[in-house]
Amino acid sequence: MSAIKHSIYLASRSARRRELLRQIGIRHSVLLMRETLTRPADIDESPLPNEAPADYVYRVTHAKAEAGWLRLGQRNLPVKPVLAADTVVVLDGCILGKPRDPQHAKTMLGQLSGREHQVYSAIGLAFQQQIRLRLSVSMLRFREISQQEIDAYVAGGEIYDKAGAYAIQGKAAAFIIEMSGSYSGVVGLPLFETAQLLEETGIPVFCD
Ligand SMILES: Cc1cn([C@H]2C[C@H](O)[C@@H](COP(=O)(O)OP(=O)(O)OP(=O)(O)O)O2)c(=O)[nH]c1=O
Repeated sequence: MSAIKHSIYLASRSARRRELLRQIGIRHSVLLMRETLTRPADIDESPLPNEAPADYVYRVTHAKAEAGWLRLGQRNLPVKPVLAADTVVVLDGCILGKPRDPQHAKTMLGQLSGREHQVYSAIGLAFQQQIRLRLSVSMLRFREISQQEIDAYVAGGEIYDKAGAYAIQGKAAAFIIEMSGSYSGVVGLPLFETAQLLEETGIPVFCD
């Protein structure tokens, strides 16, 4: 069956997730979830007390995928699988989400300096009353970063909308001594796991 016949919705505002999905040739349209006026599908992304990182990303991803699926019905859109994802940085078991402001970003980068941390990226695919979830966990080690470098990095503007206040796909690559796991997972959409979920749902990544 031709790939043209298969397409999905991506329930995400992230241009990077769109780009990653394009990389493996998956036709998709973006399902915008967070209208500024009504915000009906807005999801509470605050971690619960003592919530483990894996539980957190699974919970938020499930909520994003479910909200996307419900949105199809509300808008009478054609039924297709809905893909959603969530990414956090984890340092000493604590979740670092997106920085609130430049000062918060500086604090996060200071905490990551010279240390090892993990990036947890969950994905969820909602289709026909079922939401399948997968998790990718990567390990990264940063070199020591001076205060001057942190200030310059934050002023460069890459921090916004990035878990842990850094972008591996940007200048922060120069901080990373080593990494194991999934590069695409760190950027926000683990492609190995995404391809697995799609194939399980009948959407082949490799086809004639
Ligand atoms: C660590 C890291 C994170 N990130 C990004 C991936 C995610 O988009 C973002 C974490 O925020 P998320 O809440 O996972 O996603 P989002 O709000 O950007 O988009 P959505 O609409 O799908 O909820 O951080 C990078 O781009 N590069 C990195 O190196």
